[in-house]
Amino acid sequence: MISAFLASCKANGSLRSVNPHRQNDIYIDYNGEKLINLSSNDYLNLGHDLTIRQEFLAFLSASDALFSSTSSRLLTGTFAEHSLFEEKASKLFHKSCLMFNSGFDANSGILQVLGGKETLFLADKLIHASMIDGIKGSGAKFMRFAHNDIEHLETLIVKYQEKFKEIIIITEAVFSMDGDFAPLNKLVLLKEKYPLIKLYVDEAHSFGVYGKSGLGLCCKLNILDKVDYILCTLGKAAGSCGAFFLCDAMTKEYLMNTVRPFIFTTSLPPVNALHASFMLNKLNEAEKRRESLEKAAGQVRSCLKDLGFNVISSSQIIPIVVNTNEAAVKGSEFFKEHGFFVLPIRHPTVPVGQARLRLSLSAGMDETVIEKLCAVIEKFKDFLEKDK
Ligand SMILES: Cc1ncc(COP(=O)(O)O)c(C=O)c1O
Repeated sequence: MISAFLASCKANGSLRSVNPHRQNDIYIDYNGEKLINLSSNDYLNLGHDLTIRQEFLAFLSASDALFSSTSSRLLTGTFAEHSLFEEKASKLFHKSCLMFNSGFDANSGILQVLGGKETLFLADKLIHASMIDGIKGSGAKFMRFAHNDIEHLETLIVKYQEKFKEIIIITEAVFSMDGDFAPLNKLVLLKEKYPLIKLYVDEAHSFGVYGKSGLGLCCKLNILDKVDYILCTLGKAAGSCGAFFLCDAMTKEYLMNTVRPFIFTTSLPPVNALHASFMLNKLNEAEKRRESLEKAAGQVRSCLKDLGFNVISSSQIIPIVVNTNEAAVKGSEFFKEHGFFVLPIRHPTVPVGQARLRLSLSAGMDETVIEKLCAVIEKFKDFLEKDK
């Protein structure tokens, strides 16, 4: 079974591997070459900023935060650093906050217990694997609506509302592979129209990047109080690690008593919880970085549009869909030869026939880098034409 699986991946160009690379600022060392990294989620360049790293080390040396918690949160693994983070985030969002070791743990564990027999989960077709695993593990009824299609979603609500006590709608605020926004305002309107609806929004790719202090897209749209459940990850724009979930106080208590990846795991090391709090402050001070990122992303999207590419993104995640796995691998090589590190994103991460190069921009990419990138995209267009 294992060898057949590997052979089939090799045959269809989808075999993946892990490679260690040194990274610094917007650069990555690749086989001895210094390339501009377009495959990181360090959107604000906070995670790879060595000055911030030094600042944190000085802050850390004045603290007694330990490097391991050696226990689960419910035993002796809750330290002052975890509580400090949760209190800070709770004050910012005006919701109860529960910290997790990762976004994957949070989504998969929470959704496994958030619904029961009387719940219907309605999930956007493109939500992340962590949420799908959670919903599937819950045993609750689950359907998917066409991507960002409010009409399709409402048809399902109307059809099933009599049969269920609650409907939990699940979406990402900024979609990780397409870089487009969920129609969050319209989802709030649906919730107001159908009181059995609850909204679950994953802000993995928008936390840090949008809204006041980088609190995310729900904050930017001023709908924080209308959204029941919000998941933010700390390992992307925040440049730290872990994740946190925002909900009401009763739900938090319920989750602490039921979520398996919260209960049955060693908690994040206190130094990481301290770092996460430290990075919340950095996000608050990162307004200029958010502005630069938005400007750079706008320039790259315009460049693609002008060249006739179909641009689905509205954010800093900008995919160039090239369809086949082979084309994505070739495209990735092309960008490497021209100084940019862009990994191919292939099936099964994206649907068959939608393999792509996913450009993840960073606030550290200045005007010169963005101009160089646009020039390479133009050459890439010719390369695609010739390769047809
Ligand atoms: C939309 C989305 N949610 C959740 C996760 C998981 O977050 P983490 O990397 O913290 O496990 C990811 C990871 O890429 C993601 O893209």
